[in-house]
Amino acid sequence: MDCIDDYTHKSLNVMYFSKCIPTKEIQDTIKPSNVFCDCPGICNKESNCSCMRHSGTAYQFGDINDSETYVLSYKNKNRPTYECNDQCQCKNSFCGNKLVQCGPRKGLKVRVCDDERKGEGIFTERLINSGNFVCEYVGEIISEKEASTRFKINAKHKRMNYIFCIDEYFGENNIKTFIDPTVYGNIGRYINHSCDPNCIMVISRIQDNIPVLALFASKDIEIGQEICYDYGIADRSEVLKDDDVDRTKCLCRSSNCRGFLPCDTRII
Ligand SMILES: C[S@@+](CC[C@H](N)C(=O)[O-])C[C@H]1O[C@@H](n2cnc3c(N)ncnc32)[C@H](O)[C@@H]1O
Repeated sequence: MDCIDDYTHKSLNVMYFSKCIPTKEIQDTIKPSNVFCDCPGICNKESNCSCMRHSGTAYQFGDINDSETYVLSYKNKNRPTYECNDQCQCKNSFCGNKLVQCGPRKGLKVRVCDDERKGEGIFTERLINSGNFVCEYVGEIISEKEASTRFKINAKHKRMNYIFCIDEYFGENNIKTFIDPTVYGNIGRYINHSCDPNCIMVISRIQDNIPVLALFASKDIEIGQEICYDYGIADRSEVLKDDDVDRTKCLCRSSNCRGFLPCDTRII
């Protein structure tokens, strides 16, 4: 299934990639997904689609061929989303269980925020309904050591941080995946933080064992509004004291603003 993504970055220092690129040390850990289906056509309960059975979510849609009509619904919040992939019988068609792999939503615009100290952000030119897919968070997949090094260099030079840590538990095993779109990334790298967000990040698995980070609207988003999610996890975000000089002042302007950007202690 082709991903349709025709955005380009304005900055010549950033290269557009529509899918994550693992660095060399990560490449050896990639295994093709062991979840795939043999549904003859549309994947649903009747076809007993094994991808859908594994998935913690399901997509509801108005038109199966129009990814913009898809809406996410949860079956089990503790499980990732498993989309049908290239190993499935349905690989070349819209089957009702492919969305994140189809590329970002249309009508997303990157521009400098009203408060220029925030830098650029993503704004929507079309109404987005709660549950609609917005875009993937694409970047380099790097090791924990590399993430920590890059994070410290960014902090030292007071540069913006783009590194995102996905923290997953498989029984006793804790696996962390680090995505860095600083230099190689898609439109997702421009999404700012808000303490009163309109989107959430959902972990999705598609072609292999590397998690894909997908942004979905958690409420209806009106034309002209900024797309944002909460960079923190509530119980981790207040780890550092408010008067810590190294923390970035939050400019989200929401009534419940916590004052500072959440500090991801999993990267430090
Ligand atoms: C992933 S980048 C977001 C895109 C960035 N604004 C740009 O111009 O490329 C994250 C950085 O944006 C800035 N940022 C994001 N949300 C912010 C907020 N609510 N208040 C202040 N700065 C914010 C911070 O500098 C943060 O390190």
